[in-house]
Formats: sequence, C-alpha cells, structure tokens
Amino acid sequence: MSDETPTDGRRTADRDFEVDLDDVLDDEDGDEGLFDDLLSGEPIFENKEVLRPSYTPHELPHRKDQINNMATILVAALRGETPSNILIYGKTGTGKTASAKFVSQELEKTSQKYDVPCEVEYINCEVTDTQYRVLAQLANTFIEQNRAFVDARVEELEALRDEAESDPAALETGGSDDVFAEPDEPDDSADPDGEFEELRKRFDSVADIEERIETLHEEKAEMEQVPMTGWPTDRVYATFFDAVDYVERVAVIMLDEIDKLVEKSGDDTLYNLSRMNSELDNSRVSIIGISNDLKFTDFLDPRVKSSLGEEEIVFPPYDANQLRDILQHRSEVAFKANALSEDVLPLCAAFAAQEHGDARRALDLLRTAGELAERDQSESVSEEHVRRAQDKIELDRVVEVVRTLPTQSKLVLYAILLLEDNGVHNVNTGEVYNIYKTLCDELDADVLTQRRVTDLISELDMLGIVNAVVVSKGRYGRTKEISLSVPVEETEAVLEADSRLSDIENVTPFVQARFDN
Ligand SMILES: Nc1ncnc2c1ncn2[C@@H]1O[C@H](COP(=O)(O)OP(=O)(O)OP(=O)(O)O)[C@@H](O)[C@H]1O
Repeated sequence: MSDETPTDGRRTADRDFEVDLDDVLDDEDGDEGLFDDLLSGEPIFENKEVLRPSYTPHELPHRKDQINNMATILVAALRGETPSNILIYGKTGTGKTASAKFVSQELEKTSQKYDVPCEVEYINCEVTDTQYRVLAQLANTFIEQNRAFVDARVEELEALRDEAESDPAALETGGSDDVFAEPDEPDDSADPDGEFEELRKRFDSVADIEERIETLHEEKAEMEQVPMTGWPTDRVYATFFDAVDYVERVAVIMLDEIDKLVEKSGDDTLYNLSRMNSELDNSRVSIIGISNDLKFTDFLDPRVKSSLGEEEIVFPPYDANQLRDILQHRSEVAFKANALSEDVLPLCAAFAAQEHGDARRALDLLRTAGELAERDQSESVSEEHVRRAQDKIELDRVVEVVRTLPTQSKLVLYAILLLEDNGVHNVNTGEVYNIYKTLCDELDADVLTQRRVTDLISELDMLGIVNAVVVSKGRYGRTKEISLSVPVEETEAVLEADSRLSDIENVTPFVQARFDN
C-alpha cells in the first residue's frame, strides 16, 4: 500500500507570506533580496507537514478500541486464514482512514517479519470510482508484484544453474518433478542461508533448470498490464483474478469512500470481490470498506451486504477534550517550543467539536492559525489567529461550494443576492423567481419552472448558503422566507467570476427597475 510519510525540512518553501513587491524593488542598496525579509522573522513552525492531511501519524489517541478491534480480525491473515470482511463507519474526520492505514502498515510489517505473504492494497474510491478502474488498478498492482516475484525466482535459478554447470553434483538426484514456483509453492526466497537447499532437490539437471527459467520468462511475458480504458470488464476481472491467484497470499483490499463507488457504479465490484474466495486456489481476498455514509448499505444487494458487513466497526465523533489531546500530540512536533499561547489548542478543539468532532477540521484550524501568525510575523499563535482562521476556512468553504454550483443554481442564488443587495430581505419564492426569470432572459438560458426553482432553493439551504424558513401568514397561508447565509461581497465576486454569468451587464439598475414596477 502507498505510505504517505511527512517530509521534513521544507519549512521555508511552505511559507505563504504576502510580499510587498514595491518595498523590495525600492530597496536601492540592493542588499535585501525578495526573500530576506521573510526569512528574518522567527519561524513558528518546526515541521508544518505534520499538520497536513497527507501525514499518517504514528500515534492515534482515542482510537485504541477501534484499532485493536481491526487487528483482532486481521490477525487471521498472519495465520494464513481469510480475515472476515470489515465495514468501517464514522463521520468525516473521525480517524477512519488514519487508523485503517496504521493497522495495515503494522500488518504488512509483521507479515514480513514472519515471512507470511500478506499485502494490503489501498484504493480511494472517490478517485477510482468505477468497477473497471478498481479492478484495473488492483490487477496492475498484483501484476507488478508478480513480475518482481518472477524476476527474483529467475535470478535464483540462474545462480543455481551456474553452480550446477561448474559442479553437476550440486544437484541432488531423485528430487520431485515438481516445477519450482508453481503458484502453490511457498516463497522460500527469504531464506538466504538455505543456499538453494530446496531448489537443488527439485532439479535433476541443468536442462531442467533452463526449462523452468524459460517457463517463467513466458509467464512473465503474458502478464499484461490492464490499460486504463478499453477492455471488456470480464477480461479485466479475469486478469485481476489470475494476478491475485498467481502466488499464495492473503490480499486485504481496502476501499476507502466505498459509498462513492456504489453511488457511481452500483455494487457489481463488491459482488465480484466478495464471492471470489470460493474460486481462488492459492490466494485469499478480504475487504475493508470505509464509509462516512451510514446508509449506503441500504442500496446493496442483500448477499453483498451480509458478506461485506461480516464485522462492523464504528468510529464515533471526537469530543472537545479528545480533539485537544490529538492536537496536543501533533503540535508538539509541528510547532517551535512556546509558539502557541495557552488558549489556542482548546479553542481549535472547541470549534472543531461544534462541527461534528472532526479532527481534520481541528488540524486545519491549527495550521491556518499558525500560517496567519507567521504572515503577521508574530512570535506566537494567539486566540485571535484561531478566530481569523475559523473565518477564513469557513469563507474558503463557501467560495468553493458556490464556485462549483451548477449554472441554474448560481442564477437562483444570484437572484437572491441581488434582492438582498437592493435592500430586500427575507424574500419569498415568487420574488426570487421573478428576478431569476429576468436573469435567464438576459442570458438566453432555459427558464425552469417555479417548482424546480423551489427545489434548488432547498438545495442551497441544505448547503448552508441560504436560509429558507417557512413562516405562517395567517389566513394568507404559509410562505418561505429566504435570506442569504453567506457574505454578500465574496459570494457576488465568485458568481461574477463565472464566465456565463458575467454576460449580465449592469444588473443593479435592471433589478431596481423591477422594484419600481
Ligand atoms: N486519533 C487521532 N490522532 C491523531 N490524528 C488523527 C486522529 N484521528 C484523526 N486524525 C487526523 O485527522 C485527519 C482526518 O482523519 P482521517 O482521514 O483518518 O478521517 P476519516 O474518518 O477517514 O475522514 P473521511 O471520512 O473524511 O475520509 C487526518 O489528518 C488524521 O491524521
């Protein structure tokens, strides 16, 4: 599996200061370069990488139970048995991926120590989200390993052949005809002191060895990598199947964000993976699925559901105290001594606990607060930096959500924004719809029905961009009052940066005219 480890010593390259170019260019004596000013401040970070999401921590406070639970299930792999499949649930940032990767690393380490063939393959299904891609990625990984396995075998056999050529008595006669490195042969390469002891017994002559080397070369030539598109799925599956079964091993396949795979391409992949053990001769496959959507198994075929959920492990959200512990551990490595004022960690933990106990959010807050302090050239990170970091992260989130909205939702949002901009607050759907229609006319865009626009407003409400509350108007019935929940100026800037919306010219007088009517 891929291991993302931190890289030390990149502190200065990571800095994100704003530089006043005029000051630099005005520097007449020319001694001070562009970066001198920035380097002169006392650094706050010792190793900022430790706070990044890509860092896999060696210690995971408050996840002992879940980690032990996983290890108890997976230890079967080290005994050559098939571990039960595991489903891991929990909200975002509760340490599911970090814990699962930690356990995998330990599993692989121990399997090497005891020379038990066991591998963990990690796939992020948000990125690799179709059956084809998942199977192709797995097939190619195993093919790579098989090729390396064959190379190692050939190297040993060539050494044995050379030895036998100079001393034919080196080969013990009467050995079995069994062809070495048939798939069900155990891997004895990790026995350097055995000096071909086993091998010698298996070959009667140099010609035998040559023949086996030839066969291995042929097998390797047939190990064709799966292209990223183009093959029928059956062929990809067959290639993956052969690749995983080429040698004896337990393969643990970790599917992170497994719900995204099911959402995008159904449960065929899981169906195929979960029933393949009955057909494999040499290897065993076990699946770890990780999801933050507790409901995704409702959409699975019942057979897949029961096979996948043989064991379930839940990761509850962290509370503020637990988040503080996590931050404490990381901050000791991430920051210089005394770089954090007393309130910083409790405040980051409290903010993140309000957000559903998300450790990622807590770490982001702490890193951003540190960056803001660094930018201010402060000597330490203060409570105020944390508050500013909280605003910045929230704003970044809003900007990203608005930027990636579909055009029709952007038009509805723009209509609400223009109304607010013109002093009309708590508008109703009809008012929004009128402005929306006029915007569509201006842009020559399709006009959706009012009912559909009402749905889009509800979606914006769920995303936290607008607030839509149903209010009673007495005998006039009930209506929705809609208001913006995000800052007007920034939202307007993001909307106007969209090339399709920037065609709307001079909107304010045009909206004003509608109110005058
Ligand atoms: N107990 C912990 N100790 C130290 N760091 C932690 C702990 N739990 C989570 N983290 C850190 O928080 C961040 C998010 O964790 P992780 O990616 O494991 O969450 P997740 O539950 O898989 O979230 P998602 O569902 O969004 O993928 C990572 O940087 C991880 O290192």
